[in-house]
Amino acid sequence: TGQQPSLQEAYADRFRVGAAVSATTLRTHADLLKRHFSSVTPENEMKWERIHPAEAAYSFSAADQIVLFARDHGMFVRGHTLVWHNQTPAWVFQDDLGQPAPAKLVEARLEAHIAEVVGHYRGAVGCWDVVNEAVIDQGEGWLRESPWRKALGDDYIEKAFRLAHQADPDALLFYNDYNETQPAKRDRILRLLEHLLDRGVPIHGVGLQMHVSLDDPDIEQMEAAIERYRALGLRLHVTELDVSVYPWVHEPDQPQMPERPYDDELAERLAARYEALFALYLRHRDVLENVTLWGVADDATWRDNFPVRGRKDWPLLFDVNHQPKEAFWRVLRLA
Ligand SMILES: Oc1ccccc1CN[C@@H]1C=C[C@@H](O)[C@H](O)[C@H]1O
Repeated sequence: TGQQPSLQEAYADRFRVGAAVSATTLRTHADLLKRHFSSVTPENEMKWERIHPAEAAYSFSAADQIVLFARDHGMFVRGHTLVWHNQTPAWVFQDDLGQPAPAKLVEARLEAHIAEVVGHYRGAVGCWDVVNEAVIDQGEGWLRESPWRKALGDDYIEKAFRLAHQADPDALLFYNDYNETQPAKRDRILRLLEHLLDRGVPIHGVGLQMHVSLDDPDIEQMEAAIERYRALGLRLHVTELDVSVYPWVHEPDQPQMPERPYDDELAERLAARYEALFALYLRHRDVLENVTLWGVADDATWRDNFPVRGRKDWPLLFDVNHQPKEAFWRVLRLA
Protein backbone atom coordinates (compact mmCIF):
# COMPACT_ATOMS: atom_id res chain seq x y z
CA THR A 1 0.00 0.00 0.00
CA GLY A 2 3.08 2.26 0.14
CA GLN A 3 2.64 3.66 -3.37
CA GLN A 4 -1.15 3.84 -3.28
CA PRO A 5 -2.65 7.33 -2.87
CA SER A 6 -4.72 7.45 0.31
CA LEU A 7 -8.50 7.39 -0.12
CA GLN A 8 -9.20 9.10 3.22
CA GLU A 9 -6.62 11.80 2.49
CA ALA A 10 -8.24 12.47 -0.89
CA TYR A 11 -11.62 12.85 0.83
CA ALA A 12 -10.31 14.53 4.00
CA ASP A 13 -12.14 17.85 3.46
CA ARG A 14 -15.29 16.14 2.12
CA PHE A 15 -16.28 13.38 4.53
CA ARG A 16 -14.69 10.57 6.52
CA VAL A 17 -14.26 7.30 4.64
CA GLY A 18 -14.77 4.34 6.95
CA ALA A 19 -14.86 0.55 7.04
CA ALA A 20 -16.47 -2.15 9.12
CA VAL A 21 -13.83 -4.23 10.89
CA SER A 22 -13.53 -7.31 13.07
CA ALA A 23 -10.84 -8.12 15.63
CA THR A 24 -9.41 -10.36 12.89
CA THR A 25 -9.47 -7.94 9.95
CA LEU A 26 -7.85 -5.40 12.26
CA ARG A 27 -4.74 -7.53 11.75
CA THR A 28 -5.27 -9.10 8.33
CA HIS A 29 -6.32 -5.78 6.71
CA ALA A 30 -4.26 -3.42 8.88
CA ASP A 31 -2.24 -1.83 6.05
CA LEU A 32 -5.34 -0.91 4.02
CA LEU A 33 -7.15 0.31 7.13
CA LYS A 34 -4.31 2.60 8.20
CA ARG A 35 -3.79 4.01 4.73
CA HIS A 36 -7.30 4.45 3.33
CA PHE A 37 -9.79 4.84 6.19
CA SER A 38 -10.48 7.51 8.83
CA SER A 39 -13.41 5.77 10.57
CA VAL A 40 -14.09 2.23 11.78
CA THR A 41 -17.24 0.38 12.82
CA PRO A 42 -17.03 -2.95 14.66
CA GLU A 43 -19.02 -5.25 12.36
CA ASN A 44 -20.16 -7.53 15.21
CA GLU A 45 -18.03 -6.95 18.33
CA MET A 46 -20.35 -4.37 19.93
CA LYS A 47 -23.57 -6.23 19.23
CA TRP A 48 -25.45 -7.41 22.29
CA GLU A 49 -24.78 -11.14 21.76
CA ARG A 50 -21.02 -10.45 21.70
CA ILE A 51 -20.57 -7.69 24.26
CA HIS A 52 -23.18 -8.80 26.83
CA PRO A 53 -23.56 -12.59 26.34
CA ALA A 54 -25.07 -13.26 29.77
CA GLU A 55 -26.88 -10.98 32.21
CA ALA A 56 -23.90 -10.61 34.59
CA ALA A 57 -21.22 -10.99 31.89
CA TYR A 58 -19.84 -8.21 29.70
CA SER A 59 -17.15 -9.04 27.15
CA PHE A 60 -15.36 -5.90 26.01
CA SER A 61 -11.98 -7.26 24.94
CA ALA A 62 -12.65 -7.72 21.19
CA ALA A 63 -14.31 -4.32 20.80
CA ASP A 64 -11.58 -2.74 22.95
CA GLN A 65 -8.97 -3.94 20.43
CA ILE A 66 -10.84 -2.13 17.67
CA VAL A 67 -11.26 1.05 19.72
CA LEU A 68 -7.57 1.08 20.70
CA PHE A 69 -6.49 0.54 17.07
CA ALA A 70 -8.68 3.47 16.05
CA ARG A 71 -7.28 5.66 18.84
CA ASP A 72 -3.70 4.76 17.83
CA HIS A 73 -4.39 5.77 14.22
CA GLY A 74 -6.58 8.82 14.78
CA MET A 75 -9.69 7.15 13.43
CA PHE A 76 -13.30 7.94 14.34
CA VAL A 77 -15.33 5.06 15.84
CA ARG A 78 -18.99 4.39 15.06
CA GLY A 79 -20.61 2.29 17.78
CA HIS A 80 -22.87 -0.40 16.31
CA THR A 81 -25.49 -1.19 17.67
CA LEU A 82 -27.28 -0.88 21.01
CA VAL A 83 -30.84 -2.03 20.24
CA TRP A 84 -31.67 -4.43 17.37
CA HIS A 85 -34.00 -7.42 16.81
CA ASN A 86 -31.08 -9.54 15.48
CA GLN A 87 -27.94 -10.81 17.24
CA THR A 88 -29.51 -10.17 20.65
CA PRO A 89 -29.48 -13.12 23.10
CA ALA A 90 -32.81 -14.71 24.08
CA TRP A 91 -32.07 -14.25 27.82
CA VAL A 92 -32.71 -10.52 27.48
CA PHE A 93 -36.43 -11.18 27.00
CA GLN A 94 -36.87 -14.18 29.31
CA ASP A 95 -37.36 -14.64 33.04
CA ASP A 96 -35.39 -17.36 34.87
CA LEU A 97 -38.04 -19.93 33.93
CA GLY A 98 -37.61 -19.14 30.23
CA GLN A 99 -40.98 -17.39 30.09
CA PRO A 100 -41.40 -13.89 28.58
CA ALA A 101 -39.89 -11.46 31.07
CA PRO A 102 -42.10 -8.66 32.47
CA ALA A 103 -41.63 -5.22 30.89
CA LYS A 104 -39.95 -3.81 33.99
CA LEU A 105 -37.25 -6.50 33.85
CA VAL A 106 -36.59 -5.98 30.13
CA GLU A 107 -36.45 -2.22 30.68
CA ALA A 108 -33.98 -2.64 33.55
CA ARG A 109 -31.78 -4.77 31.28
CA LEU A 110 -31.94 -2.15 28.52
CA GLU A 111 -30.92 0.54 31.00
CA ALA A 112 -28.06 -1.53 32.41
CA HIS A 113 -26.76 -2.50 28.95
CA ILE A 114 -26.73 1.03 27.55
CA ALA A 115 -25.26 2.56 30.73
CA GLU A 116 -22.51 -0.07 30.86
CA VAL A 117 -21.60 -0.21 27.14
CA VAL A 118 -21.91 3.48 26.27
CA GLY A 119 -20.25 4.36 29.60
CA HIS A 120 -17.36 1.99 28.87
CA TYR A 121 -16.65 3.74 25.54
CA ARG A 122 -17.40 7.30 26.62
CA GLY A 123 -14.94 9.65 24.88
CA ALA A 124 -13.72 6.86 22.56
CA VAL A 125 -16.81 6.19 20.44
CA GLY A 126 -17.91 9.31 18.53
CA CYS A 127 -21.42 8.16 17.59
CA TRP A 128 -23.79 5.25 18.20
CA ASP A 129 -26.30 3.44 16.03
CA VAL A 130 -28.64 3.49 19.02
CA VAL A 131 -31.50 1.63 17.29
CA ASN A 132 -31.08 -0.51 14.14
CA GLU A 133 -33.91 -1.44 11.72
CA ALA A 134 -36.99 -0.65 13.86
CA VAL A 135 -39.32 -0.01 10.88
CA ILE A 136 -41.07 -2.72 8.82
CA ASP A 137 -39.98 -3.46 5.25
CA GLN A 138 -43.30 -4.23 3.56
CA GLY A 139 -46.96 -4.07 4.51
CA GLU A 140 -49.26 -1.58 6.11
CA GLY A 141 -47.78 -1.16 9.57
CA TRP A 142 -45.05 1.12 10.91
CA LEU A 143 -42.75 -0.36 13.55
CA ARG A 144 -41.34 -3.90 13.31
CA GLU A 145 -42.85 -6.48 15.68
CA SER A 146 -39.45 -6.91 17.40
CA PRO A 147 -38.95 -8.50 20.86
CA TRP A 148 -38.22 -4.97 22.09
CA ARG A 149 -41.55 -3.63 20.93
CA LYS A 150 -43.39 -6.70 22.27
CA ALA A 151 -41.83 -6.23 25.69
CA LEU A 152 -41.75 -2.45 26.00
CA GLY A 153 -44.18 -1.03 23.42
CA ASP A 154 -43.47 1.64 20.78
CA ASP A 155 -41.50 3.96 23.05
CA TYR A 156 -38.56 1.54 23.48
CA ILE A 157 -36.95 3.60 20.73
CA GLU A 158 -37.28 6.90 22.61
CA LYS A 159 -36.11 5.19 25.81
CA ALA A 160 -32.97 3.86 24.12
CA PHE A 161 -31.99 7.27 22.75
CA ARG A 162 -32.55 9.00 26.10
CA LEU A 163 -30.52 6.33 27.93
CA ALA A 164 -27.64 6.61 25.44
CA HIS A 165 -27.62 10.41 25.79
CA GLN A 166 -27.51 10.12 29.59
CA ALA A 167 -24.59 7.68 29.37
CA ASP A 168 -22.56 9.91 27.01
CA PRO A 169 -23.95 13.42 26.35
CA ASP A 170 -21.17 14.08 23.82
CA ALA A 171 -21.81 11.06 21.59
CA LEU A 172 -23.83 11.67 18.42
CA LEU A 173 -26.88 9.40 18.33
CA PHE A 174 -28.13 7.79 15.10
CA TYR A 175 -31.07 5.77 13.90
CA ASN A 176 -29.80 3.20 11.33
CA ASP A 177 -31.73 1.25 8.66
CA TYR A 178 -31.55 -0.56 5.31
CA ASN A 179 -33.75 -0.26 2.20
CA GLU A 180 -33.85 3.25 3.56
CA THR A 181 -34.37 4.89 0.14
CA GLN A 182 -37.27 2.66 -0.93
CA PRO A 183 -40.13 5.19 -0.90
CA ALA A 184 -42.66 3.36 1.34
CA LYS A 185 -40.01 2.36 3.89
CA ARG A 186 -38.36 5.80 3.61
CA ASP A 187 -41.68 7.39 4.59
CA ARG A 188 -42.01 5.07 7.61
CA ILE A 189 -38.48 5.99 8.71
CA LEU A 190 -39.27 9.70 8.22
CA ARG A 191 -42.39 9.26 10.36
CA LEU A 192 -40.27 7.75 13.14
CA LEU A 193 -37.61 10.47 12.90
CA GLU A 194 -40.23 13.24 12.97
CA HIS A 195 -41.92 11.56 15.95
CA LEU A 196 -38.64 11.47 17.87
CA LEU A 197 -37.71 15.04 16.93
CA ASP A 198 -41.20 16.30 17.88
CA ARG A 199 -40.77 14.70 21.32
CA GLY A 200 -37.40 16.36 21.83
CA VAL A 201 -35.59 13.01 21.81
CA PRO A 202 -31.79 13.43 21.57
CA ILE A 203 -31.21 12.12 18.02
CA HIS A 204 -28.54 13.72 15.84
CA GLY A 205 -28.41 11.69 12.65
CA VAL A 206 -29.75 9.00 10.41
CA GLY A 207 -27.59 6.08 9.27
CA LEU A 208 -28.23 5.02 5.67
CA GLN A 209 -26.95 1.45 5.39
CA MET A 210 -26.74 1.58 1.57
CA HIS A 211 -26.51 -2.16 1.04
CA VAL A 212 -27.15 -1.83 -2.70
CA SER A 213 -26.75 -3.78 -5.95
CA LEU A 214 -25.20 -2.85 -9.29
CA ASP A 215 -28.40 -1.36 -10.70
CA ASP A 216 -30.83 -0.87 -7.80
CA PRO A 217 -31.90 1.29 -6.22
CA ASP A 218 -31.33 3.99 -8.81
CA ILE A 219 -29.50 7.21 -7.96
CA GLU A 220 -32.65 9.32 -8.39
CA GLN A 221 -34.49 7.28 -5.74
CA MET A 222 -31.52 7.56 -3.39
CA GLU A 223 -31.17 11.30 -3.92
CA ALA A 224 -34.89 11.86 -3.31
CA ALA A 225 -34.54 10.05 0.02
CA ILE A 226 -31.39 11.97 1.00
CA GLU A 227 -33.24 15.25 0.28
CA ARG A 228 -36.07 14.16 2.63
CA TYR A 229 -33.76 13.03 5.46
CA ARG A 230 -31.55 16.11 5.33
CA ALA A 231 -34.66 18.34 5.35
CA LEU A 232 -35.18 17.19 8.96
CA GLY A 233 -31.94 18.94 9.93
CA LEU A 234 -30.24 15.63 10.80
CA ARG A 235 -26.66 14.66 10.05
CA LEU A 236 -26.34 11.83 7.52
CA HIS A 237 -23.94 8.90 7.64
CA VAL A 238 -23.71 6.21 5.00
CA THR A 239 -23.09 3.37 7.43
CA GLU A 240 -22.80 0.01 5.62
CA LEU A 241 -22.10 0.61 1.93
CA ASP A 242 -21.44 -2.36 -0.28
CA VAL A 243 -22.43 -3.01 -3.90
CA SER A 244 -23.50 -6.59 -4.47
CA VAL A 245 -23.02 -7.86 -8.04
CA TYR A 246 -26.35 -9.72 -7.62
CA PRO A 247 -29.86 -8.20 -7.67
CA TRP A 248 -31.51 -7.90 -4.25
CA VAL A 249 -34.25 -10.54 -4.38
CA HIS A 250 -36.67 -9.69 -1.55
CA GLU A 251 -39.26 -12.42 -2.03
CA PRO A 252 -38.14 -15.66 -0.33
CA ASP A 253 -39.84 -17.78 -3.04
CA GLN A 254 -38.05 -16.00 -5.89
CA PRO A 255 -34.87 -17.62 -7.31
CA GLN A 256 -31.54 -15.99 -6.43
CA MET A 257 -28.97 -15.39 -9.19
CA PRO A 258 -26.28 -18.11 -9.24
CA GLU A 259 -22.65 -17.24 -8.49
CA ARG A 260 -20.84 -15.42 -11.29
CA PRO A 261 -17.10 -14.75 -11.85
CA TYR A 262 -15.71 -11.26 -11.28
CA ASP A 263 -14.73 -10.48 -14.89
CA ASP A 264 -13.83 -7.24 -16.70
CA GLU A 265 -17.47 -6.49 -17.49
CA LEU A 266 -18.41 -6.73 -13.81
CA ALA A 267 -15.35 -4.72 -12.78
CA GLU A 268 -16.42 -1.88 -15.06
CA ARG A 269 -20.07 -1.99 -13.97
CA LEU A 270 -19.01 -1.97 -10.31
CA ALA A 271 -16.61 0.94 -10.92
CA ALA A 272 -19.31 2.99 -12.66
CA ARG A 273 -21.76 2.26 -9.84
CA TYR A 274 -19.29 3.32 -7.12
CA GLU A 275 -18.46 6.46 -9.11
CA ALA A 276 -22.16 7.41 -9.29
CA LEU A 277 -22.64 6.69 -5.58
CA PHE A 278 -19.70 8.81 -4.45
CA ALA A 279 -20.75 11.61 -6.82
CA LEU A 280 -24.15 11.51 -5.08
CA TYR A 281 -22.50 11.60 -1.64
CA LEU A 282 -20.25 14.50 -2.67
CA ARG A 283 -23.34 16.52 -3.68
CA HIS A 284 -24.50 16.22 -0.06
CA ARG A 285 -21.20 16.52 1.77
CA ASP A 286 -22.49 19.56 3.65
CA VAL A 287 -24.59 17.19 5.80
CA LEU A 288 -23.09 13.80 4.92
CA GLU A 289 -20.11 13.44 7.27
CA ASN A 290 -19.15 9.80 7.04
CA VAL A 291 -19.26 7.17 4.28
CA THR A 292 -18.50 3.77 5.76
CA LEU A 293 -18.15 0.59 3.68
CA TRP A 294 -19.27 -2.68 5.22
CA GLY A 295 -15.83 -4.21 4.98
CA VAL A 296 -12.42 -3.49 3.47
CA ALA A 297 -11.78 -6.12 0.80
CA ASP A 298 -13.65 -8.88 -1.04
CA ASP A 299 -11.95 -11.64 0.96
CA ALA A 300 -14.00 -10.64 4.05
CA THR A 301 -17.56 -9.63 3.24
CA TRP A 302 -20.85 -10.65 4.83
CA ARG A 303 -22.27 -10.72 1.30
CA ASP A 304 -20.58 -14.10 0.70
CA ASN A 305 -23.26 -15.50 3.01
CA PHE A 306 -26.24 -13.09 2.67
CA PRO A 307 -28.74 -13.47 1.19
CA VAL A 308 -27.18 -16.67 -0.26
CA ARG A 309 -24.83 -18.69 1.93
CA GLY A 310 -21.58 -19.51 0.16
CA ARG A 311 -22.23 -17.42 -3.00
CA LYS A 312 -19.05 -15.39 -3.62
CA ASP A 313 -19.74 -11.66 -3.99
CA TRP A 314 -17.42 -8.80 -5.01
CA PRO A 315 -18.95 -5.76 -3.26
CA LEU A 316 -16.00 -3.68 -1.98
CA LEU A 317 -13.18 -1.41 -3.26
CA PHE A 318 -10.31 -3.87 -2.71
CA ASP A 319 -10.08 -7.38 -4.16
CA VAL A 320 -9.45 -10.72 -2.46
CA ASN A 321 -5.71 -10.03 -2.64
CA HIS A 322 -6.17 -6.59 -1.03
CA GLN A 323 -5.37 -4.84 -4.34
CA PRO A 324 -7.36 -1.76 -5.39
CA LYS A 325 -10.13 -2.54 -7.90
CA GLU A 326 -11.10 -0.25 -10.81
CA ALA A 327 -13.86 1.01 -8.49
CA PHE A 328 -11.20 2.28 -6.05
CA TRP A 329 -9.44 4.34 -8.75
CA ARG A 330 -12.69 5.86 -10.02
CA VAL A 331 -13.74 6.85 -6.49
CA LEU A 332 -10.29 8.27 -5.80
CA ARG A 333 -10.29 10.37 -8.99
CA LEU A 334 -13.66 11.85 -8.05
CA ALA A 335 -12.35 13.51 -4.86
O1 LIG B 1 -30.42 -6.95 8.77
C1 LIG B 1 -30.75 -7.06 7.46
C2 LIG B 1 -31.81 -7.86 7.10
C3 LIG B 1 -32.15 -7.98 5.79
C4 LIG B 1 -31.42 -7.30 4.88
C5 LIG B 1 -30.36 -6.51 5.24
C6 LIG B 1 -30.02 -6.35 6.53
C7 LIG B 1 -28.86 -5.50 6.86
N1 LIG B 1 -28.44 -5.57 8.21
C8 LIG B 1 -27.07 -5.14 8.42
C9 LIG B 1 -26.19 -6.12 7.74
C10 LIG B 1 -25.21 -6.77 8.34
C11 LIG B 1 -25.00 -6.66 9.79
O2 LIG B 1 -23.65 -6.94 10.13
C12 LIG B 1 -25.35 -5.26 10.25
O3 LIG B 1 -25.17 -5.15 11.65
C13 LIG B 1 -26.81 -4.96 9.92
O4 LIG B 1 -27.09 -3.62 10.29
